Amino acid sequence: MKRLNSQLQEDGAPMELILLIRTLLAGCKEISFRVSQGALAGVLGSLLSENVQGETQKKLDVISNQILKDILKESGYVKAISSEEEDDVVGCHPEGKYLVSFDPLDGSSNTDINSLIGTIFSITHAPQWMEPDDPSAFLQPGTQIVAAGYVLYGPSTMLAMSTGRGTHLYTLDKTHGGFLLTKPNITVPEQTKEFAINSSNQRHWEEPMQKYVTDLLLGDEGPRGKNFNMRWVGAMVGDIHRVLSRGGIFAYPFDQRNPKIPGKLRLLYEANPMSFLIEQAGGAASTGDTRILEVMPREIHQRVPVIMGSKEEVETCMSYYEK
Ligand SMILES: O=P(O)(O)OC[C@H]1O[C@](O)(COP(=O)(O)O)[C@@H](O)[C@@H]1O
Ligand SMILES: [Mg+2]
Ligand SMILES: [Mg+2]
Repeated sequence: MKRLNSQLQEDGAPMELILLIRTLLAGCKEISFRVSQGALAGVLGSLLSENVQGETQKKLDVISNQILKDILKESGYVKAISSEEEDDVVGCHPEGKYLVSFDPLDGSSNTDINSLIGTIFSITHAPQWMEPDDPSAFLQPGTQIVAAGYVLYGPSTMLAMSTGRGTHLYTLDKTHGGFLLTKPNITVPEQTKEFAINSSNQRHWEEPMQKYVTDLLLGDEGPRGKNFNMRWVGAMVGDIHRVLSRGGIFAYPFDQRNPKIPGKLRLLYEANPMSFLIEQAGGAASTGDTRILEVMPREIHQRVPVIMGSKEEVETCMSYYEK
């Protein structure tokens, strides 16, 4: 089976980017081990602290964040980091060529129930002009991403990654420690019968989303003329892995509870990297009124509504917004 390195070289990734990705994945392998130790290592449960998002931090959120920060800082490839768990940008190496944004542990509410969690990351070029701790350098649209992916800490530890030449799935060979290519050039089926949304928020959605989901639930007795299935993992990384693997539509839409926070998911750490992977696999990713990868970030912790997955199903969902 092909090793990660050779696929990255085949896809034309420059050597320094390959070395950065290998460094980042070494951090993810350490996270995978800590996660698998669970209660044995006393890493479960919450801390008293809150992150900049106003969310109570899990011990594993902070541990994962520290592992990635340390390994990337000392690599020399990274000029600065932005993290879901860091209030501000973390300056690294003044000569670093890349910026890395990450959600160190996605699916935090799953950590204490031994359910799917993962790490999501995206990499862009570091502008020459930037000072290492200058947040404005991160305010680039997702179209500027040079590499993005996630590591899913599940029954097997899997990596989904793209450097702009298709989305490939790799499986961690825990006997030798390498990520081996197990599904090259994955494609998201254009149609689907499966949707993922947290329906408990239904009363807070905008009317087009309420109508779209109502019609999904009506199945073959309604205007869609076919039955649908529903899944909700509680971790974006798990839901998107399913969508990449067999199709589907995933949505965390605009929520009227707090118009200042247009959605729960973060543009830099979740929406952009996942949109990059989905689009590279032939899917679509929208905020409900614009392509996610074209959103110009205003600040590093910006949140956006997210609707992504099977191209035709996303288009059908968008058609409800145009009515
Ligand atoms: O608990 P809810 O409201 O269903 O939200 C689940 C969503 O929240 C998240 O867990 C947010 O990510 P974090 O766990 O990294 O904060 C997503 O992974 C997931 O899709
Ligand atoms: Mg997350
Ligand atoms: Mg997180």
